[in-house]
Amino acid sequence: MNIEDKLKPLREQIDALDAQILVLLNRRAEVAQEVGHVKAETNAPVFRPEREVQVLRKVAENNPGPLQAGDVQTIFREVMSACRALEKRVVVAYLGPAGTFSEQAVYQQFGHSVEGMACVSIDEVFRAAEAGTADFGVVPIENSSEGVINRTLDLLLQTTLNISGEVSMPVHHSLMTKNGTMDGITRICAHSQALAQCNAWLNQHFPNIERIAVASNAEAARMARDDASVAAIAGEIAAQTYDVLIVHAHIQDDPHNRTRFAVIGHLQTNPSGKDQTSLVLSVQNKAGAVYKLLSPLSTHDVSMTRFESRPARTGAWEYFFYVDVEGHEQDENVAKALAELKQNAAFFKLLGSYPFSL
Ligand SMILES: O=C(O)C(=O)C[C@]1(C(=O)O)C=C[C@@H](O)C=C1
Repeated sequence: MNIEDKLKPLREQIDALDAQILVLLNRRAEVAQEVGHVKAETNAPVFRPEREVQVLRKVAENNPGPLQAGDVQTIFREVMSACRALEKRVVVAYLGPAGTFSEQAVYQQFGHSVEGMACVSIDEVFRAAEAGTADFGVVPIENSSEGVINRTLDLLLQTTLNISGEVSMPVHHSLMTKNGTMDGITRICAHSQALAQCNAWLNQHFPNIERIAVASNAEAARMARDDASVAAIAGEIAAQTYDVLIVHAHIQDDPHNRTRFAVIGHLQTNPSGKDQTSLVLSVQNKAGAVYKLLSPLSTHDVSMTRFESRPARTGAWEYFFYVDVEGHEQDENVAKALAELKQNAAFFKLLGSYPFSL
């Protein structure tokens, strides 16, 4: 038997299964449309991050294989995204231009059936979500190699928005050029953070090529497309968006480099069963004050997962503390701890409770 004869019956099986999957997908979509009608009656929110994360956790748990759990989640994320778009196409603002890791984070959270709105700055993302031009915003909050994104932390302090979700994403940088080689390259362009994250690799491989910091990695990829003497450092999505070729993939010094993004919006996310809560606090500048301030967490058995301080810029050595704790503000122990924290603190702002990133 030749190969085509062997493949034929197997492909017929795949065709029959695809036909069944198609019917089931559309049945699911019809139910989602009904959900949409129910929600429309009371103007209830269409995007429900806690429900989506529960669906994704369940498919990973129930997955019999041989498909990988992560791949099954990717497929179901897109299925939910398409179903959600039948209810309403959600608009999400992000730090542009197209091709940045922020855009990738939007798709990781919302799937591809979403309308991305590229903004010129983090401030603009907050404004779009506050004004309702976008339903949500996605902003970088922290990078595992470079630390926190100060502008995001400052804006979280002032905004009326909540953190409705988070996305934690591996950040892999690639070196890319117009024709896929380093011949004739005189400049390597990237955002300053990307240059910093690839510093040792660049020193080893291209110590003599000038490095230039530009507004974003996507901007660098666009420059590489238009100028054969420029190489860019950016993510793979930028290479696709700007039609340039990858010369070296995964050149970041830390192979575990990750960025955490916050999903900001007017939505207060319900408990999903595995959540965290973010808040900002400050205390009077006195010995032992921070220790005392945080004591309600241990009293009520609430684990702190993150503690970050930022100068309050009053000139008096005062600080804002950005604290993440495990649990949802509606959980009894978390609610009690938060109430006591609020009493002790000179400043207290709840940023939101939301599911841990998958
Ligand atoms: O369960 C809902 O509330 C739905 O709208 C359905 C659905 C889904 O496709 O499963 C779609 C959008 C929501 O964000 C959550 C889930």
